[in-house]
Amino acid sequence: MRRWAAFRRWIGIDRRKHPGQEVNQGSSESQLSDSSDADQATEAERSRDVKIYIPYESAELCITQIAEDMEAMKRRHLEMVRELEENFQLTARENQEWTMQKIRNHYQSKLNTLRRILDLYQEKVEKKNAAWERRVAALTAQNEQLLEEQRAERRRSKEEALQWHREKSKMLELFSNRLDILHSHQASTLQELQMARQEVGKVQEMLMVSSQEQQETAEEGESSENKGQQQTVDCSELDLPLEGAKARLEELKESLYQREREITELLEAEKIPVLPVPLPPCSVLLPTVIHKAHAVCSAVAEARALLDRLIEENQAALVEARDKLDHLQMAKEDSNDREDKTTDQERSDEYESSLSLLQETVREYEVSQMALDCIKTGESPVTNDCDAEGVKSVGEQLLLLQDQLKQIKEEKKKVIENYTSERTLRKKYYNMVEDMKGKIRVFCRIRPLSRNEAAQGGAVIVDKIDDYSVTVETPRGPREFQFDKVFGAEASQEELFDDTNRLIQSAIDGYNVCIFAYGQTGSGKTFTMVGDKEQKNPGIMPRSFSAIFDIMRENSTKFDFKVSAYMLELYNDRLQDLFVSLPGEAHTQPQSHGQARRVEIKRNRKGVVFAQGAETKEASSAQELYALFQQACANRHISATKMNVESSRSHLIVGIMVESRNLTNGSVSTGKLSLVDLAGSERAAKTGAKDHQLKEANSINKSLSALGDVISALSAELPHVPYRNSKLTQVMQDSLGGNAKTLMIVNISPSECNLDETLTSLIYATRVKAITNNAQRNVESKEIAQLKELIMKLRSGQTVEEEDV
Ligand SMILES: Nc1ncnc2c1ncn2[C@@H]1O[C@H](COP(=O)(O)OP(=O)(O)OP(=O)(O)O)[C@@H](O)[C@H]1O
Repeated sequence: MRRWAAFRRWIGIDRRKHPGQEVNQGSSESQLSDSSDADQATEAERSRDVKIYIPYESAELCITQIAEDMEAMKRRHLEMVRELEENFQLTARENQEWTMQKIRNHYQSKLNTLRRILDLYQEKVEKKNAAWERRVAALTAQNEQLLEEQRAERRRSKEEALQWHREKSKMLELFSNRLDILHSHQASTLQELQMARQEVGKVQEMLMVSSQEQQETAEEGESSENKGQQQTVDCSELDLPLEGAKARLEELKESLYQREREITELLEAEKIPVLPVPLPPCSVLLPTVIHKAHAVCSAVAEARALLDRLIEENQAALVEARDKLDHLQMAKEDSNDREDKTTDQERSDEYESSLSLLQETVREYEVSQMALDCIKTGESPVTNDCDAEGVKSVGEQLLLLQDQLKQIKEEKKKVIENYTSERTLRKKYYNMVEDMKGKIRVFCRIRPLSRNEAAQGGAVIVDKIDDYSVTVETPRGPREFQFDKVFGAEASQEELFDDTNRLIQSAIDGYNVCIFAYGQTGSGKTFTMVGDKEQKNPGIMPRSFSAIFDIMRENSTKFDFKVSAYMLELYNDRLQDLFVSLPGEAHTQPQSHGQARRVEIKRNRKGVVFAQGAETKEASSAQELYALFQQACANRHISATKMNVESSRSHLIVGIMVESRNLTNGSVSTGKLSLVDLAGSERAAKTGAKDHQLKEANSINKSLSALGDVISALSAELPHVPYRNSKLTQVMQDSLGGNAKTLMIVNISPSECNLDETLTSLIYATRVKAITNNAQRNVESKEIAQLKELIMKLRSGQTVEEEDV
């Protein structure tokens, strides 16, 4: 209304005064005033006084004019709006550039500081490395020396043991000979004793007969004197057998003495130590001999009597010898006091030799005494004399050697422990430095021998030396490979995941992370990434799902998280969205999502790969994410081959995006965790692939060979990397030589039957280790995040409020 009044004023019409002359009146806003209501009132008063009359044609003209003016005004207005918009966009862009510049400068300075720190750190680590290397070399040398000493000690002990063995055999032989002699002597003595007894009996009979005859003769003695002469003759005749008997008795006595001497000699020989043999077996043999001699003495009364007599005689001889020795010693002392220096030496020598002889004799009697006592009592002697000293000293030596050996072993153990801990520490720091540099981490996992391989009789040729090294027995000798970690056949899924967990945190922190399994068919990639069929041993994928949500829960007071995922399969060089099941495919899928869209791999400005055309689903819990995963797995291409009853015939790619908004400063970071279970490389002849399986195998091998080319180019630092040769390499572009933190798990079989494939996989993995990535956090400040939101709104045609800007 205000505008209409102004128009009327402008053309000078007062319709209220001329109601019959009503015309189509236009309005113009060129003269729109911003005057107040009071001004308008005075203006209205004035216009009421001015009376202008215009003809209809003029009014029409005027209105046309006004219409044109309005049209021009409208154009002008639109131009102004456009100008304003352009200005706004320019300012926004300038603002953005300025902010970006500031951020860039800020991060550049941070990067420089970090680089300086890294250089310093590297320098320190290198110094430490050098020190450690020196220490390890010294320890190795010491270890070598100790080993050498140990070997020498072992040789010596072996030789001594051999020597002891020889001596023992000799002694055994000696003792058994002596025992044989003793037995035969005892047998003959017994025989002779029996004969002697018979003879004595005969002699006694003869004596009895002769005494009877003597008695009869004495009774008849007094009968006649004439017969006297005759009697004397008879008596002398009667004495003859008595004389014979006496002679025979003497003979027997002599023979008995002879036997006695022989036995004494034998015993003497027994008691003389043949050799001062320092042998422990003596202590075993001696009691046996004594026991046997004691048994003989107990069984044969004569031998017992003989032994008693021998003991008495020996004691007497011993006392006599000791007396003589005492006298000689006293005499020597006396002569020492009396003799002059010249004759002293001769005398002293004489005394010395006599003394040593006597000492020897005393000693012999003592030993005899001991032996005889032992035979009598049947108890073994206490080995504390000089014969036993040898044994004792050898025993002591043996103990000493054992002690030394124990000590050496302990030292060796310590050295090895030190060496291992130093090596582990060194590797840890090395890993940290490599991690900082952005090197791709490579783990090696050896799976257990499968039933098939065991049935084929293939030997185990792969061995984990330590946590970082693995050797493969090849026909040309063992080949060693080094990795960031080696997991043996006994390693559990938990152990493997413990070393992987760090990367899940990185994905939540806004990094682009990729974990992928590589290896020949049946080497355990799916087991490592997904787990077994029953999920009794879940692999990295299901464990990651839980870990993501666990970490999110822990940080829920500081961040606001959003998790979404896409799951793809690269089958026969065609990317397929696993959330969509294709009609006509062999597998069935509980939830069908209709016709599949074309999925293409694209990269955003930061080089992060994303799947255009693939459905991305949000998940609010680990269970939900796992359910999505199961849904995807049901759509995967799996079939049985000769090498694996459940062989993956495609590459599985699971992408999990984690967006986190910092509740304190509003910054937003977006991390991506890519989990890839590659299909295994295979030889058609080995797997028995035919028809469509052969086509699958060809496609798998083609894509893996393209992956190999990319790895070779990256490790050789070639200027051109052939990422575009295969869809697989496009998918993995940001993980190999890109901006991701990457972990490769190379799975191998331990069996000899797969030697070639194992070597190829390990060589590939070694090459991958050389590749350096440039991982960067995908984080935006609050302002950038807001500006992006604004642009999105404007693009989608939404209105933008002033306070939004
Ligand atoms: N570390 C392990 N411990 C126990 N069993 C294992 C291990 N690794 C693999 N296996 C078993 O070996 C068989 C083959 O493993 P898997 O299917 O994971 O091989 P793959 O490399 O994925 O093969 P493909 O490339 O043909 O799919 C499976 O039965 C699996 O359970």
